[in-house]
Amino acid sequence: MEIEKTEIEGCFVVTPKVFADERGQFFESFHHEKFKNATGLNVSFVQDNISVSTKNVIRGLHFQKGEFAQAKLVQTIKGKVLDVVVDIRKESPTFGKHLKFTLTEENRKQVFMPKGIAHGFVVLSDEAVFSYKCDAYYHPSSEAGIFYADEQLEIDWQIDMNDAIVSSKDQELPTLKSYFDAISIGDRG
Ligand SMILES: Cc1cn([C@H]2C[C@H](O)[C@@H](COP(=O)(O)OP(=O)(O)O[C@H]3O[C@H](C)C(=O)[C@H](O)[C@H]3O)O2)c(=O)[nH]c1=O
Repeated sequence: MEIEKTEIEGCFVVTPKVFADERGQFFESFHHEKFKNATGLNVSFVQDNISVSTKNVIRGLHFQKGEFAQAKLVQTIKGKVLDVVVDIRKESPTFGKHLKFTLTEENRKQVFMPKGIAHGFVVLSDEAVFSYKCDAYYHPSSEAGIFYADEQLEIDWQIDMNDAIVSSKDQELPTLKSYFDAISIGDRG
């Protein structure tokens, strides 16, 4: 397993060792002790998710708020996706910064993101099976998100945006600025 730090604190690129032979491949998709030794993080995943999407689907940018915030380890089981993480931790020196990673069934690369990251991806292959481990349970009332086409984030999704397939829920998400403006108004009561 190779683990690389990224420009966003707490985000890592994980590359499992793939054992290929005449039958195909084997790789450890997660190993608690190796991950802890490489990152110093004692993660405890409680939920695995899988989504299946067709080409040009954009899912995100999602996160869960408060005590149900989720750290995630994401990977592409089949196909090719462009994975996007956005740092939404107000106190972070990289607040508002995004990183993009091409995750494919060929490179087997994974991304670990800590709590406080908005996550999304776009499918670049005809179909993608996407899997991720979460360290907190799905909690619908804690769900939140940022608009994928937020002009201030300047995310290049690497597709013709006229072809993007996005849920109505995601199309109505606030921009990063609107999201935090609403919070500060709420804080003033
Ligand atoms: C996330 C989730 C959803 N659901 C149900 C709720 C909906 O009826 C249905 C589809 O949910 P949603 O449209 O939110 O699925 P995605 O758009 O793929 O959401 C995910 O996409 C981005 C990329 C993420 O990183 C998040 O983990 C996750 O929000 O599955 C569940 O039952 N459990 C869950 O953990």
